[in-house]
Amino acid sequence: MLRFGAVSYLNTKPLIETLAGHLEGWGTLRLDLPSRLAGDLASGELDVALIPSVEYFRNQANYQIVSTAAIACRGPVWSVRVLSRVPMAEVKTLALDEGSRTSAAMSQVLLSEMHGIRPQLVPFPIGAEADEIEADALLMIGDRAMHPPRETYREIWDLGDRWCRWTELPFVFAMWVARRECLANPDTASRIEKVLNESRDEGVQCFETIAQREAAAQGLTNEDLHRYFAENLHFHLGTGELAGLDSFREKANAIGLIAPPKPNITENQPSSLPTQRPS
Ligand SMILES: C=C(O[C@@H]1C=C(C(=O)O)C=C[C@H]1O)C(=O)O
Repeated sequence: MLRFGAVSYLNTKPLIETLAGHLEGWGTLRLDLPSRLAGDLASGELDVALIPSVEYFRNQANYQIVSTAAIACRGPVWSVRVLSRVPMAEVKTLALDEGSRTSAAMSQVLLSEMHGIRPQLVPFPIGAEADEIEADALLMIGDRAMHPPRETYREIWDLGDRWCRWTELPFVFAMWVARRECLANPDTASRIEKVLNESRDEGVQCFETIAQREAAAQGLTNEDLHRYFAENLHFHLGTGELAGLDSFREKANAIGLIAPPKPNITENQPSSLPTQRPS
């Protein structure tokens, strides 16, 4: 059996509405936070997962994108926000939602490019409330980011909106990625692709049904949730989304968020070694 993992937030419901049915007899499906899915795909506990896009960049030698189904946006996304207690240009500490990997990187890219700042990072644990966290600004993603904040903030960024206006490109938060060894058999590879694409194509026909079923439990109206699926989110990796991914990779890499930092060769060396090479 192939082990599939998908994001447990509302944003993923249209991608998985019919997936379990398609997987019957050959795959299992587990729902979890994006950061945990990334860890479990990297460790081999999952074979195929909807992982944060930045994690694909970080582990590309072992990974392959297996579907055009994705969690993306072409403007305001609603569920990914930076809430700041000070003007954004003055943020010195940023609390990162522990469920996130991509928005964690994207918020740092935007703060660096737009304001030239690299705040100190602190965790924003899943079970914590924003008002318990001491930080100038907080990154919040997923269902909990969709509710009006309890505190009054100085500035609130919708990161989808900020990215799309800054780069004039779409943004891809997560995509379906498989470990390369699971794709050795071409039949398996094409079955995975077919099932994930079909599930998305079926799911995007069901916004109404999903909204009616899920909205109340999340404290949202059916109309709001329907609008989130239909207008904020975008579920297809097209050429614009691929260009957005390239730009994100470049920008995140430029500030050291993708490649592991190169060791400083003069560090940890015997003190008798010269630190400067003879000319
Ligand atoms: C739009 C969203 O995209 C998500 C953001 C992710 C991240 O920041 O790593 C990962 C997966 C997506 O679920 C959201 O969570 O609201």
